[in-house]
Amino acid sequence: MNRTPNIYRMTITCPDRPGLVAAVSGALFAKGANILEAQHFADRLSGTFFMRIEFQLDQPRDVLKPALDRLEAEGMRINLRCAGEPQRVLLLVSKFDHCLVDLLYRERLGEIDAHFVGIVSNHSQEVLRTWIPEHIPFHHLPVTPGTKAAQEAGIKRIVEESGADLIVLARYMQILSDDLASFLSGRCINIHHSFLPGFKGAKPYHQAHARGVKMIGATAHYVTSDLDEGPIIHQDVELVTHADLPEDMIRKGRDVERRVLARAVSDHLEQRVLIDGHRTIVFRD
Ligand SMILES: Nc1nc2c(c(=O)[nH]1)N[C@@H](CN(C=O)c1ccc(C(=O)N[C@@H](CCC(=O)O)C(=O)O)cc1)CN2
Repeated sequence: MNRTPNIYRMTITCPDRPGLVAAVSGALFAKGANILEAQHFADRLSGTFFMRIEFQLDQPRDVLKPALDRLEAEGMRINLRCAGEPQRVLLLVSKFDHCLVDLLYRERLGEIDAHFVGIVSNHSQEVLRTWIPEHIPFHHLPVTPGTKAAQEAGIKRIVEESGADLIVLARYMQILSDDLASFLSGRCINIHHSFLPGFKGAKPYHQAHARGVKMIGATAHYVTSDLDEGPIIHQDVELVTHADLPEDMIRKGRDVERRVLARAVSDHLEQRVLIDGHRTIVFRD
């Protein structure tokens, strides 16, 4: 993971046309940037071009502004971030903490480049019983059907006050309203404990057991107002047998959920994921 201050990541999205790669790489070369990694893809069905570039620039980033302004004037949507500035991440959880703890541990190991700015749960820390580092604020926001609007207003306030760049639903088991889902559009990742589109909803392992599947899985996706329908970022599976009861599937599923969410969050934070309508483009390293 590259945390050095003079490394930048840039993503570009625009209508596809000839000469885009040359235009972008030429603009960077002209300002003395050295491209370290570059990937691009043209979606022929949507006619959209996607590109990710990681480059080194041993000058202040402002030297790029005139060139990038010209590219944006030509219709490019550009997202430029310094790899040395970790993104601010807010974590939401309900009762099951395995994904939350996994992300905290991977960050401590330096596997995930994030600055965790808070943890929100609809259950108390006593119920969650998770060890939470002192430097990360814990917010207990209980919710009932009657208090959902007020509770969600509290979530919005914490997102704004913490300056969160990314919100992760690390087994947060409340359906977000259309308003909150729209407010978090493109910056909220959920881990669903099934291999979507199979077994949507709150109890996928029981559905899987009843169906007699031989594989279970997990899906990390961006959150939209349509439950479990958001653009998929990463998925993985695990074999199960006739002997596995729902509780065995829940146990085996924890490992899949942990690794799928960690991979999706890491790829998002490294700007490797671009949204293409209801789908994603993922530029893996
Ligand atoms: N707008 C969205 N909100 C949420 C999504 C989403 O895709 N869009 N994903 C869920 C997570 N999830 C499955 O991955 C999920 C969570 C909760 C439920 C559900 O039916 N919840 C019940 C309450 C359950 C409880 O209190 O234990 C409910 O909210 O009425 C289904 C799927 C997170 N939110």
